[in-house]
Amino acid sequence: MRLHVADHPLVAHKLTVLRDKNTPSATFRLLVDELVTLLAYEATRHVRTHPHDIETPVTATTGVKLSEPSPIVIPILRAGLGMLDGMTRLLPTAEVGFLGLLRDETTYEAVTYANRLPDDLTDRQVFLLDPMLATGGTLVAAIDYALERGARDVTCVCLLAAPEGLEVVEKAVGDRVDVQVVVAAVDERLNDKKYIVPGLGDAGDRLYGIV
Ligand SMILES: O=P(O)(O)OC[C@H]1O[C@H](OP(=O)(O)OP(=O)(O)O)[C@H](O)[C@@H]1O
Ligand SMILES: O=c1cc[nH]c(=O)[nH]1
Ligand SMILES: [Mg+2]
Repeated sequence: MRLHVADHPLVAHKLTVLRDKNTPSATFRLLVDELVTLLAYEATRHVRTHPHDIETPVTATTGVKLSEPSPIVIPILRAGLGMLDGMTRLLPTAEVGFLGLLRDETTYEAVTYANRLPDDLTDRQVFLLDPMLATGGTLVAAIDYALERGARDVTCVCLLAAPEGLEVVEKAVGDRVDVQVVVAAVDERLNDKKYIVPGLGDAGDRLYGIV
């Protein structure tokens, strides 16, 4: 597993407003969208392209185009949905798959309630979106869905990660494949309820309200 932590004053500033418990949902949604755009720049550094000939008003030249098969972006519902628009804005040719995973708050195991992924992800570059990487159980389950469909190039885009969760993902993935994790920050630890500290609380609730 390769870890990339965004190191940028704009990311740090937006993250601070996001963490603030007094930030309302509307602002929270806007900030998540903006942060994803900044993280997507790093996360897509290795997106596949091929040479493409064009003519400028001045001369013929060769640029690049995003390659086929197109990348697939997979938000992990609910909270990952808040990251989808920001990601597809930068990756306009991407297709979108959906995974609904809910962390059981007594066992901390991820429970799948929705799966709308293609059966075959061979040769596809996969981008998993979830703002919170806490125990890592949810992300490992999502990575497994991608790997069992043949994906070998998986990038996870998260806002906050706990060191404990990163270790779990690292152990689960091992040397099996090239998994990259791009995060805005690695926080201190998990608390006794397995929430990220200092964190930002429950990302899904802050985006969409308590259900
Ligand atoms: O690393 P883990 O310990 O597995 O926890 C992280 C998961 O918990 C949150 O989702 P939640 O289960 O609250 O669902 P929601 O997005 O619908 O709120 C978060 O968005 C991750 O998916
Ligand atoms: O801190 C946490 C941990 C799990 N899920 C969240 O939304 N936040
Ligand atoms: Mg939640």
